[in-house]
Amino acid sequence: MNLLDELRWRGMLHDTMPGTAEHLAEHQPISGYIGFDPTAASLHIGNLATIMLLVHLQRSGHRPVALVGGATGMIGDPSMKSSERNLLDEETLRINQAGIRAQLERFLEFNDGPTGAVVVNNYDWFKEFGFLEFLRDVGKHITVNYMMAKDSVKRRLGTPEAEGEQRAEGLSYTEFSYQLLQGYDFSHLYKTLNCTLQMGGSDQWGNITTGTELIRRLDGGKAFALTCPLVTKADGTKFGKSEGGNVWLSPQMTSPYQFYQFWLNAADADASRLIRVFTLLSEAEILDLEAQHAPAPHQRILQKALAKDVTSRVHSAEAYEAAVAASEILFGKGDLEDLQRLDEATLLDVFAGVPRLEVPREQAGSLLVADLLSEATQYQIFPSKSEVKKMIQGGGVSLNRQKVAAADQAVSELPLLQDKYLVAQKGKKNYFLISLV
Ligand SMILES: N[C@@H](Cc1ccc(O)cc1)C(=O)O
Repeated sequence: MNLLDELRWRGMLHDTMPGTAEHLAEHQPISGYIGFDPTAASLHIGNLATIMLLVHLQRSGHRPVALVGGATGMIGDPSMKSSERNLLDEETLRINQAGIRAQLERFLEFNDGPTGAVVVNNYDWFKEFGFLEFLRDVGKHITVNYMMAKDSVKRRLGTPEAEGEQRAEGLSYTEFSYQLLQGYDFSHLYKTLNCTLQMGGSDQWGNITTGTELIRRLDGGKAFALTCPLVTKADGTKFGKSEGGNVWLSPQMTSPYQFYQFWLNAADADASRLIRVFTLLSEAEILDLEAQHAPAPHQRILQKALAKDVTSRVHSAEAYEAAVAASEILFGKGDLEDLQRLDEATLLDVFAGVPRLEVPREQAGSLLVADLLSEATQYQIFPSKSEVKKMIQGGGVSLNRQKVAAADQAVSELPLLQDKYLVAQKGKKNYFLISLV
């Protein structure tokens, strides 16, 4: 299937520049690029939607070029942002760009053929570009009037006399110049890699068209553009955030377990759109899943397929299996060994919603199980020490998934998780996490 048709049925096509479809059809392969600024150490799932554009470009027989914005990241894109951002220091930028480059490489295929992916960094061509040279060779071709007319900067320019929401924050000369840098990138890639297409989220349209304009003026060439819609949620809240903030692609910043849970918890109203954008499942496969999902939404068939596909691709098949196993622990599955397999971050994620009790290590060492558990009265899980004893005798208490046999067992004899934690369970569903501090 050609790229535009593929993107269209997936709901991933927002805007295309006239002539883009013909250009893609006539020239096989073309090179198309998307830029990613190193504003954080990792990309997040908002970026994943645009990464998928590159993946589809490659699958439809073209060459994907991923650009790491080592230079543009030093400036900060004002597109659709309501306020001026702080500059990142160079050390942070260099760390971030290495991380992002490695992530981008995971999603694309590299080979010597005509569709093999390319990764570039715009710092490489900007680092030696002098200011005067830039003003004379690039800035001279674009009017301020043209730059100010972009939706992406308009809201920051606003009218200074306006009040409240309408009041413009203003825009530094630095951020205002951003579109020229991105525009120049496109013209540079046009010249050096014969790159004739730039893609991105719909907020990038203004910057992309500055590029096609520069290509026309500087190189007398013609280049094309396509954007995808920003992913939204049916309930109007921002897509891509969980309680802990952004959902990152780095397993150090968002554990594969949390990542998996994020997709699993997608609303029914969003799942159909998300599975089209974030997985490579075919239309027939998705329609089939939807048909299974509709009569039994509580089984979350769509969400499970979505979570499986995305977690396996972003992390790995093993990470996906581990996330499923961890998810089942709260539903009563798994034994001591399964608990021991969880790394500390995942253990804390799994039991994130569970009451937490901190007990000084020296004190715990001399306690009996019944004493330790009666410490938990503040959570009113065990109303009294005698209640603890009674429940233990009835076989209703377990620690780290092992039934507590006797109330006078010494805490020091219990196996700790990560040398620090005990998962206590009263009956089937009441958990709490004891950590020795
Ligand atoms: N401006 C883009 C990133 C980008 C940077 C340089 C480019 O040449 C292209 C795109 C963004 O913020 O998402």
